[in-house]
Amino acid sequence: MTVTSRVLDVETFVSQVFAPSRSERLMRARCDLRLGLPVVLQGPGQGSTAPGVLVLAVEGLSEARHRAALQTGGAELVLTGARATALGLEAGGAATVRLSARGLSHAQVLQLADPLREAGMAAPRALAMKEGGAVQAAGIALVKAAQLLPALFCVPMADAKTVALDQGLTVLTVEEVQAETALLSPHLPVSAAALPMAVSAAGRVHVFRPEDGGQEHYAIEVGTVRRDAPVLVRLHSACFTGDVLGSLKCDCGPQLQAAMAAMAEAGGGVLLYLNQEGRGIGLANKMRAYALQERGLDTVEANHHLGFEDDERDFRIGAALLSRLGIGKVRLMTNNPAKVAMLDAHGLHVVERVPLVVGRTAQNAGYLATKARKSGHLLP
Ligand SMILES: Nc1nc2c(ncn2[C@@H]2O[C@H](COP(=O)(O)OP(=O)(O)OP(=O)(O)O)[C@@H](O)[C@H]2O)c(=O)[nH]1
Ligand SMILES: [Zn+2]
Repeated sequence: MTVTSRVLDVETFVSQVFAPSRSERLMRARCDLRLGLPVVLQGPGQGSTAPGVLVLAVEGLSEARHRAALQTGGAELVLTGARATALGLEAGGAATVRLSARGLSHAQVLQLADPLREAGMAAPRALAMKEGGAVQAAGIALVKAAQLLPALFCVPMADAKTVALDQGLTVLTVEEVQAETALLSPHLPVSAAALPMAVSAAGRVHVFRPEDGGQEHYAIEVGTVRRDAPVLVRLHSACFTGDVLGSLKCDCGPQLQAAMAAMAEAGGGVLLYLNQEGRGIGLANKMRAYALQERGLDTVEANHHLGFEDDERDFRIGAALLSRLGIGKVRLMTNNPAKVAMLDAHGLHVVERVPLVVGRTAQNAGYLATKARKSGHLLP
């Protein structure tokens, strides 16, 4: 008797430890949405017995799943307020809006979500629209974190949790999504090694990995970093097109090179290379934004037409990595006052903002002017 109950206790303990944590289920949800699988979201304040909503990303929504969702009768399309406004709908400042999906074909749903597919679409003004709530906001936060277009197909279901259990779907409560989004996952050092570089034979690369399985980020020591004096620092957001391809559409590549050269010249500095491509929307969405820019939109308008904010980056990551590296006082190379404000707000002392104005081209003049006019960049 005693032996049996001990065995059961151990089994229970082991199975509980193996169960995915909240942040692990969130990462699963992001992967599921990228695969085109539904995730079940349970409404706020109603506990685990609350009726759930099956949430699917519109990007990757299969015709079969679209058809099945419509059969339930209550399916809705959820867009951000920015996307609804770009479509000419009166969103009235709402963060998210809900449209009945009844009668919307699969092609129409994709067109409403994606401005690059809009051509030939009938004016959507007639669509009845409601303001979204906490469930819709949580779903949009998940698809944004999955770097998909910010648009959802939602299917309210009384027995969503049972369906989820039967079919092996991921279940999250809205509170869990909110808590996880508010929290910055700890970034742990994974590996580091010396790296001689063209600008400096002395250098070291550190790789950091967030505990929630998200994007890894890199810290590069250029030269010898002395922590007893303010450190020359650059927080650089990844720009595949500028950093690797030498794009003339932005100033990222020359900024990266100039920052590293200045660090070598000063004897030492730290470059944080943050994988926040396209101001946090990912490369696929950035290329969508570029395609919209070919049609005449500026960099901010293009983000809005896709349904994003101007800037979706989480600047807290930079502060967290600098603290982990034991750096407290910085001379920050940037033209973006939001980066200075964020470091200040997270306990770092920015003793000086070092302007980084390089790489102007005929092709990026409009982009830089928009950043100065709309995003507060300090450009002479
Ligand atoms: N969405 C979007 N992202 C862009 C566009 N052009 C460049 N980017 C991204 O913008 C970011 C620029 O990053 P940074 O140079 O570190 O930041 P910044 O806000 O310009 O500030 P500083 O360079 O420090 O003055 C990178 O993630 C680029 O990939 C664009 O037209 N649309
Ligand atoms: Zn760039």
